[in-house]
Amino acid sequence: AEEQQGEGCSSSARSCGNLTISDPFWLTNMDTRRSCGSLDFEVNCFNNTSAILQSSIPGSFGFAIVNISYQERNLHVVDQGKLQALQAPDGCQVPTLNTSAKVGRPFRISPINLNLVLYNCTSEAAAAALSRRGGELVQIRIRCGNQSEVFVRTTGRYNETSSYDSYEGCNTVIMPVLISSGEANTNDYEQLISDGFLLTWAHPLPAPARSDRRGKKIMLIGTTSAAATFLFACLYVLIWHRKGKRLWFLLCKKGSSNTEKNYEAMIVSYGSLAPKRYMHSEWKITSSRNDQLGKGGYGVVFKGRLHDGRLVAVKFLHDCKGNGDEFVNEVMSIGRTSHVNVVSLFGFCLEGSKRALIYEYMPNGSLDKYIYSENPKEILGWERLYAIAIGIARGLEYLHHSCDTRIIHFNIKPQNILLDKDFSPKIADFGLAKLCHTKESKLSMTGTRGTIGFIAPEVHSRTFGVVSTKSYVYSYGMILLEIVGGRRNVRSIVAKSSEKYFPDWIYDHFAQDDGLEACEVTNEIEEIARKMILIGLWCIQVIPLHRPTITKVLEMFERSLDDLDMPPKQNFCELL
Ligand SMILES: Nc1ncnc2c1ncn2[C@@H]1O[C@H](COP(=O)(O)OP(=O)(O)OP(=O)(O)O)[C@@H](O)[C@H]1O
Repeated sequence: AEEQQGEGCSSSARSCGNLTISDPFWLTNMDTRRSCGSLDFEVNCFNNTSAILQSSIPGSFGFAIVNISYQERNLHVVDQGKLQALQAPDGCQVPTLNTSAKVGRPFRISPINLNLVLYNCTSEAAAAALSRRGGELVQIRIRCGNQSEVFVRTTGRYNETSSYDSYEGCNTVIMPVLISSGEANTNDYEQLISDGFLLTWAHPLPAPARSDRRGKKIMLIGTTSAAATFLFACLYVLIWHRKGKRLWFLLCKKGSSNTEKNYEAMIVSYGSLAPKRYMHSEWKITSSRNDQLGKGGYGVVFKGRLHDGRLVAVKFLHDCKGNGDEFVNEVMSIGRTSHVNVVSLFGFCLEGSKRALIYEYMPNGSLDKYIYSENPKEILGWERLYAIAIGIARGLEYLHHSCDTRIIHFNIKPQNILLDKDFSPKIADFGLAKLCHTKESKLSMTGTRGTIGFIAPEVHSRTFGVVSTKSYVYSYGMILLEIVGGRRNVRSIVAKSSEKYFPDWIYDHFAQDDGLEACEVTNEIEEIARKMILIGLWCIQVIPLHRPTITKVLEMFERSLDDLDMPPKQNFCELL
C-alpha cells in the first residue's frame, strides 16, 4: 500500500515517460510543491515525458535524466543549461563554464566520461598560436558573432583534478561527455554535449522509518506543541496585560554575577559611543497592535520606544552563537558603525542565551515595499530612487572601507535597505551572520531552490571565483536593476523557462537606444534610468574581476551617461 509522507507525497515508485522514479529520487508534485525527500534528489516531470533533476546551483536549469541505474547508482543526464546555450536564439553556442561548477554532493561526475575541452579564444593572436598546434585540436565553426574562435579536443577519462594547458586569451571549459563506442567526433561537439554524460551518486542518509507509529508520533508531537503554544500564549497574555510587565522583562533583566561584571567592563572598554546595554525598565514595546514590524532569518522585529522617547526597532535573535562575551564583542563591532546610510545600533539586551538588538526605527520601512509596488516610480519618483541608489552605494563603501571586515555584508537585498523619514536609505542587517544562525531567510530560500536572487554566484559555488567585496557589488547591481525594472529578481527554473531571466530581460528592454521610449520619461529621467541600468549590469558580471569596486561604482554615478560603456551581455545560460 502506498504510504503517505504527507499530503502530496508518495514513497512508491512513480514513472515519468520511460523512467521509473523511486527512492532516493522523488517526483515533485507541482500542485503542492511539498518536499518529499532529500532536496538533492528532487525530480520534476514535465508533460509526463521529461524528468529534470534539480541542480543545487541557484537558478540552474538542472539536468534532463536520460536513464537511471539504481543498481549502479548512476544516471545519464544532459545539462539543460548547456543545451539552452547551444539553442540560444542569438546563435551563441559556446559554453563558458565547466560542468563541474554545477555538480555538487551527493552527485559526482563519473570517471567513465571523457573530457571535452573547449578553448574559446577571443584574441586573434591566441587563436593563431593555438591553431598552429594542430594535432588533437580541432577548430570548429562558431555562430557566436565573429568575435571568437573556438577549438575543441577530447582528452582521456574525466578527472576533476586534471589540469589543462591554458592559453592566454582563450577561455578553457571542460565538460564530461559519454562516448559509448568508438572515437569521439569532436567536430560534432554539439552532439556530444547533447548526448550527455554520467553522474554517480552517494546514498542520502537513511530517512526515518515510515510506519504507522510515525503517524501517531507526529500526532503526539502536534498535540503537545499545540498545548505548549496555548500555554505559552496564556502566559504571554498574563504577563502582558495583567501584571503590566513586558516580555522584555524576561529577556533583558540583568543579573549580578561575575559574568555580568565582565560584560559591564567590556562595554566600558569600548568607550562612550559603544552601543548601550538596556534593561527591561528602560524601554518597552509600543502598545499598538501592529507592533511586529516583520520577521526575518534571525528573528522577529518589534517596534518599541526607549524611555527617552526615541522609537526603536527591536530584533529578537532566535538562535545565537557563542557565549555572552563573544556576543558583546560582535555587537560592539557592529555598533561602532556610524554613517548616514547605515542603520544605527542603539543597544542590545543580553540575558543568558536570550538576546536582542535595538536599532534606530526607520519609519518608511524597507525598499522592497516600494520597488515591488504597483507603481514605485510614482510613489517615490525617479530622482528619489536615483538618490536611494547612490546612498546605498555610499553605505556599502563605508562598510567596506571604514569598518571591521567582520561585518562585511553579503545579504544585500531590498528588504535590508531601510528608509528613514526623508526616504534616505540605510543599510541594515549587517554583521548578524557572526552572531546567530539564520533560519531559512527569504534570500537563502529562494537562492537554493532554483532562483537567482541577490547573492553572487561565487557565494554559492567557489567555482565562479573567490567570495570578496565584489560579491556585495553583485547584490548591489541586482538591486539597481530591480529599482529600474521593478520586477522581482526571482525566476523559477524550467517551470517558467518561457519567462526571460530578469537581467537578460532588462538588457534587452532598456539598454537598447529605444528601450525607454515606451515609459514616456523626460530626457533627464531617461539618463538617470539608463545610468542605473548600465551600472547595474556592470555590477552583475558573472566573473567578480569584471565587476567594478563599490568606489568605482560611485565614480560611475558622477560621470555622464556618454562616458559609460555598455557592459558585455552575460551568458546567464552558462551560469545556470
Ligand atoms: N530598524 C528598523 N526600522 C523599521 N523597520 C525595520 C527595522 N529593521 C527591520 N525592520 C522591518 O522588519 C522586517 C524584518 O527585518 P529582518 O531584518 O529581521 O528580516 P529581513 O531583512 O526581511 O530578512 P533576512 O533576515 O532574511 O535578512 C524588515 O523587512 C523591515 O520591514
